[in-house]
Amino acid sequence: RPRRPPLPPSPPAKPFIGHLRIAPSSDFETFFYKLGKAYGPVTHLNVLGRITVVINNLKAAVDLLDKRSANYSDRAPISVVECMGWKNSLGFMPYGEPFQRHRRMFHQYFNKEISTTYQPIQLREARLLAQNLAVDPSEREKYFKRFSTAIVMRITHGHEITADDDPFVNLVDEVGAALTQAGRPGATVLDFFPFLKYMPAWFPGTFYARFARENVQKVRDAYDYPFNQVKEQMAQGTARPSIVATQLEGFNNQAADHKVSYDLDDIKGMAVTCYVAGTESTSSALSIFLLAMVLYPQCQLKAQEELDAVIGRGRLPEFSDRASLPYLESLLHETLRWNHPVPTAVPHRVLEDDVYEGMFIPKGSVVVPNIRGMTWDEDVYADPFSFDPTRFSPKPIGRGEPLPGGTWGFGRRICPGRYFADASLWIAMATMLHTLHMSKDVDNDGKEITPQVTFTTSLASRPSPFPCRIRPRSAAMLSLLQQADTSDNY
Ligand code: HEM
Repeated sequence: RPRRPPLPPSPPAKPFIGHLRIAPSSDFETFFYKLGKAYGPVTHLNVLGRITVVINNLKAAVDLLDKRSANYSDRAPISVVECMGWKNSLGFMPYGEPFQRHRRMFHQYFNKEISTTYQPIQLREARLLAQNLAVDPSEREKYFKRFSTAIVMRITHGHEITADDDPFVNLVDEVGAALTQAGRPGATVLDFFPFLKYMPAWFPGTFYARFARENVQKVRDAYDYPFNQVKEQMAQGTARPSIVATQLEGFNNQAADHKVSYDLDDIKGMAVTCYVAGTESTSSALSIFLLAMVLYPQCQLKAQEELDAVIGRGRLPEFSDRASLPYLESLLHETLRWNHPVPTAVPHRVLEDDVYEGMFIPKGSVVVPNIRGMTWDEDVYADPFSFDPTRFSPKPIGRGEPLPGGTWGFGRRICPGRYFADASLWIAMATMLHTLHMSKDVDNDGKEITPQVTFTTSLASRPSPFPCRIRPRSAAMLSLLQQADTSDNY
């Protein structure tokens, strides 16, 4: 038999446990980034015989995950998530027919063209966000979350958030928090030793199984409660247009024709997936944007000068202004490059043995496209840790560096919400920049406090709490903002 090529490079491993001792429990993106620096753009880790391949440069990610997508689009099962009762959720689905069905459903509602029809909702919520930030900046994280959740809920269930203690928001928050604590895909003790699921709580190593059982009800509520509300509203004739309402109508028509291509669990699963995939990622990106604006006031000023020149100070930004604001466009790209909100993306899994540039990638390996490593690649980006939107401008104005690739993932798993998410980010950034001044806070002696660039990573990565000041750019801008039309005209 021909000799098998070697696995990709890796740090020294111990017998049997492999790299178990060096695998971190948090801040994976930095660990993976350093791994790439030390051992090359494609490396591997072996934990108890399970292989994880870590990719830190864009070329290798494109070669494997885009060009060989049919082989690299599986997902590793996450035992904790399954035990919690997650089902029919695209992000976790293995490659196969249900995956394709759900991709089609996402495409139907979030393709490039349809995504533009959601702009009235995004515009309205961006204005509400800026209004809230102008009045009560101390609650900014809450408002970022509310912005991203409100948009998704309006589209998926026709639900409008009007109060702070909205039951939908609380549900999403709770299941989101449970998911973030569920461990790495395919890498918790439960994935290695599935029998632990059946052991009593006192048995050593059963933490994840117990945790999963404790969250079953929350997950069930997140699937059922919003769905049942729409069903009831449809029966009463009060339902607003929404994805769930359209899907339910389609299902009822199909059932009448005996041609059912999706069922009620598919509808519920898709809606819940929109929340978990779309809210934390978007609000984290806005938090990262705020941190960049506080640390790089010259970039903020340049964007505001561009907005003033194109829009003037007599009105607020609209989507139709986008093509006329190239600096703002670069600023959005630079936000995703500087510190990506989903820095390790979602790991893929390889279906069949493969060989890449003389390295063997065994069937079943988990493949992590470490976006952090790609956007901080010093061979591509000079001074990658500093925030500089002009890096993408052609020379001699800028450095002529490429826009970051892979920020929405890869191949057949690429983020299906990318057009919609990009529009949410753009209108929120444009509105905040046009109406607000974001700056460093000062201490008791009047000295500016420079925030640290540190992150908390769960499913998404967001800046650790940092001090800053947010004020309206002027009294006139505040009144423009407060008089803005924020009626729900979707
Ligand atoms: C700033 C916001 C967002 C960012 C940065 C982002 C980024 C990503 C990334 C990197 C992936 C992994 C792709 C891969 O596996 O290669 C992903 C997957 C996914 N995203 Fe997004 N996303 C965002 C917002 C959204 C929104 C708003 C939605 C839905 C409305 C959404 C739905 C999904 C879904 C369903 C998946 C899983 C796809 C699959 O497994 O086939 N995302 N996203």
